[in-house]
Amino acid sequence: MTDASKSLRLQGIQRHFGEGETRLDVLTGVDFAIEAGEMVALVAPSGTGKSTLLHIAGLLERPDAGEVYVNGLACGSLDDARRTEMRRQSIGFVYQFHHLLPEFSALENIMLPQMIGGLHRKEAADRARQLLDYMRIGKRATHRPAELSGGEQQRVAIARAVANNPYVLLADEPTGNLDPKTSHYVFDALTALVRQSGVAALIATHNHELAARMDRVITLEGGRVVPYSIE
Ligand SMILES: Nc1ncnc2c1ncn2[C@@H]1O[C@H](COP(=O)(O)OP(=O)(O)OP(=O)(O)O)[C@@H](O)[C@H]1O
Repeated sequence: MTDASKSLRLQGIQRHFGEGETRLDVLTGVDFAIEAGEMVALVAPSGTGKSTLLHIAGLLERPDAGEVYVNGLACGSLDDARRTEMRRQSIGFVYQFHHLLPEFSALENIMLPQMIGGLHRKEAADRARQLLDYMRIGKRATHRPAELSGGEQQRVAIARAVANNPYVLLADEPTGNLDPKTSHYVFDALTALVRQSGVAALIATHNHELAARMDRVITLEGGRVVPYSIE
């Protein structure tokens, strides 16, 4: 397997904002790769470019230079429609605040991306039920987000993110708004899903305890990705 065929690979990524005196070079040459089933923590101070990096890795933004490979496919030359398609099929997102659709049940929230992807209702429901059981919230399937606890909502959001069997999972502070005990519980569920599904996971977090439990920790220094060691 060549490096480029790893589930997620970023090569020579550069991104700046502004021009002239206000120019800010946020990413100056980001290189790294994540293998299938690997969990990598991104720990970096505020303002160093984590969101910019996640947006580029998630094909939400284009870099000024460099290439993003998702499962070996170079995404830079794809047109916007094809990038949207790749995002929907191949990349899952988990945010600090769950962004579940309030008028739909937990089950429906997980079914929707699958049905948009072309799966029939019954198959989508079966997969959603399996994921809810896996996250140990099967009994909450018919509840709407407002009727679920923060930890339960976040587990639904994680299940939704992996529902389409993506190659890549990107998470931005997925346990950021949870108490320590719940955040460990949600993190355990996330870890189990990554291992089971073989998705390549990049998880931005300020929580060093959780970061230390991942396979690898990276940070951003001067716009580049470097290894980070947690004391
Ligand atoms: N669209 C934009 N226009 C101008 N500057 C931007 C834009 N987006 C981000 N920046 C700047 O780029 C830098 C990196 O932003 P980014 O959001 O990636 O940081 P971050 O590490 O995710 O921060 P936080 O942890 O606070 O969310 C910041 O200084 C930010 O102000």
